[in-house]
Amino acid sequence: MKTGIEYEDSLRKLNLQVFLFGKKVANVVDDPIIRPSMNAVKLTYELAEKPEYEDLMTVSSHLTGKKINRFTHIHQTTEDLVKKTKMERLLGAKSGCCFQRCVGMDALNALSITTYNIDKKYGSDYNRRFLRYLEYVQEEDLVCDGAMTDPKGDRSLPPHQQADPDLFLRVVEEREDGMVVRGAKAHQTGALNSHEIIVMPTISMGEKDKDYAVSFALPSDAQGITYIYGRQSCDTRKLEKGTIDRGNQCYGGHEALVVFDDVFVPWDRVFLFKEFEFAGELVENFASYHRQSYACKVGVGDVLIGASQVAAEYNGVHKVSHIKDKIIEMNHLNETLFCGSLACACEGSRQPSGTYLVNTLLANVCKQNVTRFPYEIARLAQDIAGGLMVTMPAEDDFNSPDVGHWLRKYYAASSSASVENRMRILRLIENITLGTAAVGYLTESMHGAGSPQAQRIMIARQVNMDEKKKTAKHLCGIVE
Ligand SMILES: Cc1cc2nc3c(=O)[nH]c(=O)nc-3n(C[C@H](O)[C@H](O)[C@H](O)COP(=O)(O)OP(=O)(O)OC[C@H]3O[C@@H](n4cnc5c(N)ncnc54)[C@H](O)[C@@H]3O)c2cc1C
Repeated sequence: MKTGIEYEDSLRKLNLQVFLFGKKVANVVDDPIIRPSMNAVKLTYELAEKPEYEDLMTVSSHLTGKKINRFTHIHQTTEDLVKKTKMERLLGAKSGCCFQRCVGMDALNALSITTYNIDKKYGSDYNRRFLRYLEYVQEEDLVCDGAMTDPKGDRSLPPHQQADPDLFLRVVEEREDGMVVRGAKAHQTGALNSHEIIVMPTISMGEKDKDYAVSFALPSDAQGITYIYGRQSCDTRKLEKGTIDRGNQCYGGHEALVVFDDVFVPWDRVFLFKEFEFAGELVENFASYHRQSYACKVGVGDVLIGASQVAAEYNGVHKVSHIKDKIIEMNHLNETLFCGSLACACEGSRQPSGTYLVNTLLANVCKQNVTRFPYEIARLAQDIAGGLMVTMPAEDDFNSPDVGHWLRKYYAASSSASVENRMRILRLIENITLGTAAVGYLTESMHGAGSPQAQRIMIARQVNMDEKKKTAKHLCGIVE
């Protein structure tokens, strides 16, 4: 296993082609806009080094028996799935943002199931290839980007009918030693902090789309891959001299558009090649694991609830009944999210490959709640915080010899709090509900792992409606 420092050093050896604000980034690891997101991924290594988190953060590999980071593990029991949920909450709470490493873990687990199932049907070699790749990921303790979402163009059209055929990533050339792919993957979480990029199709596909039914893994700095960094609200505060206005001192998340400009993939890294009927299975299994992974938002919710309580105390309103009730409601919503992630883990089941998959109905219910509850928790946090959270002057004004004394005079609240601490806690609430971390806490809750409608379709498909009707008819004496 790598230490946090070794992880950081390993990123320095990558030769990533990254663009930010229209310019190529020379030093990705130390760029002040990008750096906080690296710090958050680094936490997944640092916590694994600590004895108190060993049980959650590490596990024995089912391939080699060696101790590995849980983010590279294939779940062997429902207990593994439960520990995954708890690990994600822990990391959400420690970072207060998206720590980016779950998406690769979810891709690895989904591929462990689907490669096995394809081989069963076709007698192919995908699962052996995949397990060899997995062993490499575990041995080197790598971060993988799970790249599913294509740009998708006109959403009403399947891949092969798009005006530009590259709007879904596809195979453009087949060679003896491998294939060449072209296209892009959008919104890629943690892409610049990843050693590997694991590509999967984004939707179920028919025969006419078989050139798009492809899954593979590449080193993140493979020839022909370009990253274009996604902006976040308030991101340039990270370039400012002070640290208070950032809200979160150390951590953040990031997404990027990843362009594949005729990139070569050797066959031993290809895990799905035109078996279009397995695209849907891979998407659904990945999505289910990833919908469980939104336990991370419970951890960020813990931070936001804590911050709201502190803000209430600083304002002197923490004993007021409606504030106490709002804090209870925030906790109720947050723990309900935790229940959903735990429930789909506890109800997981063994797949033919031996991998444990979450209960997919409950994983979809979990994620559907995630598309709503963080917004309500954020609304209540803003209610409790008061308007100062969005009208507060800059840190430089508080330090100004001309006006700083006015701000310290007029922004004083309860005697238990200094004005500076009041600023800090309000900036943290701003960061999570409106600033850089709101990307992860709110919009990612909405669209990450699929927009709300995607879960509703899965819920409708998976509930046993016949059984429900039968039960109702039986109770009221309907005999047909
Ligand atoms: C912060 C963040 C992080 C992310 N991280 C990753 C990642 O690491 N890896 C990854 O692969 N993806 C990632 N995603 C992508 C995520 O899975 C997609 O955002 C999601 O699947 C929705 O796709 P879209 O953004 O293209 O939305 P759109 O497809 O533009 O959807 C917008 C709306 O249109 C509706 N809609 C779209 N198509 C149809 C249709 N055919 N019929 C009916 N309604 C439709 C949707 O339901 C939604 O309401 C991330 C997204 C975000 C916001």
